[in-house]
Amino acid sequence: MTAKLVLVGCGHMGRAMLSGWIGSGRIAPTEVVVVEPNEDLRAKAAALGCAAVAGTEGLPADIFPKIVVIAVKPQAIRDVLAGYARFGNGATTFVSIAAGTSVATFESILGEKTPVIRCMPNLPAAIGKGMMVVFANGHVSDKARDFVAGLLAASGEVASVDDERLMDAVTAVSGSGPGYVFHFIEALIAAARTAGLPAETAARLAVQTVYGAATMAATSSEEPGVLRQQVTSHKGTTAAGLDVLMGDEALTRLITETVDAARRRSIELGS
Ligand SMILES: NC(=O)C1=CN([C@@H]2O[C@H](COP(=O)(O)OP(=O)(O)OC[C@H]3O[C@@H](n4cnc5c(N)ncnc54)[C@H](O)[C@@H]3O)[C@@H](O)[C@H]2O)C=CC1
Ligand SMILES: O=C(O)[C@@H]1CCC=N1
Repeated sequence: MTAKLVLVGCGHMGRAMLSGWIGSGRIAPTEVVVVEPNEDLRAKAAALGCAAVAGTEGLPADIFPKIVVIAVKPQAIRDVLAGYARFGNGATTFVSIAAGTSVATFESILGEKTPVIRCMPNLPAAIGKGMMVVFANGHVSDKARDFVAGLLAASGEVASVDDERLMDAVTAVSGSGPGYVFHFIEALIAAARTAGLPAETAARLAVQTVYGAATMAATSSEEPGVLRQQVTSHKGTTAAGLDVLMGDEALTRLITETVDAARRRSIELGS
């Protein structure tokens, strides 16, 4: 069977990436088989034009995929992987987006010569604005690495690390990061409401402000600290607000604790 790619798990992140790959034309839907036990999610994969099956028993007996993408929860990985051991130690490259789960875990279940790429994406991949960070073991061929990098580029920016241990920090910063930013938006909306703005206006102002500031930080040649200073008039309103946020490094300390808690959880999930 000619399927190039098997996607195992078509939940939030799996689907976000799949729609980018197909939308960009980097892979044809007919080259993808999705394995997903949830019927509604299988229907969404089918709507993208992909074959969708409920479990490994639904895969064609003669399938020999180039890539198997594992997009299930880390807690399920060990059980799920066993079903794909027949593709291990060979020409199939496994790509895992699971938090914490090490390359060694994949090698121990699939065979120590299995090509494995760990990738930490983030949810904005759904709109082509993701941040994907990869780490590959020594069995991944240049051809497979290039193919996967091309696919990932459809979902946003791609970076790599040479030291697998850094994947826990990556997970805590860019993997979980959209969650922190969404919460910041929630907090700004709540504060806007407290300050008297109607709900719709509060949401509009908060979202557009974060969008505009993030876009400016991404496109400007100035550091974020310089941009912050450009907003801050001497003895003005921003200075009064930042006195609260930056006093005693309040936000920096909170974010450092936040990232550290997420990094430690990533390590726990991998053990
Ligand atoms: N949600 C996010 O923002 C990010 C998630 N990740 C990683 O992506 C992975 C998936 O996370 P989400 O998409 O958020 O979870 P999710 O729960 O939305 O998706 C997981 C999917 O796996 C399916 N599944 C369960 N058992 C299966 C099996 N035996 N075979 C095939 N599919 C099976 C579930 O039905 C579900 O649809 C996790 O390992 C997570 O660490 C990584 C970066 C960001
Ligand atoms: O919360 C999680 O564990 C996953 C990994 C990074 C984002 N979501």
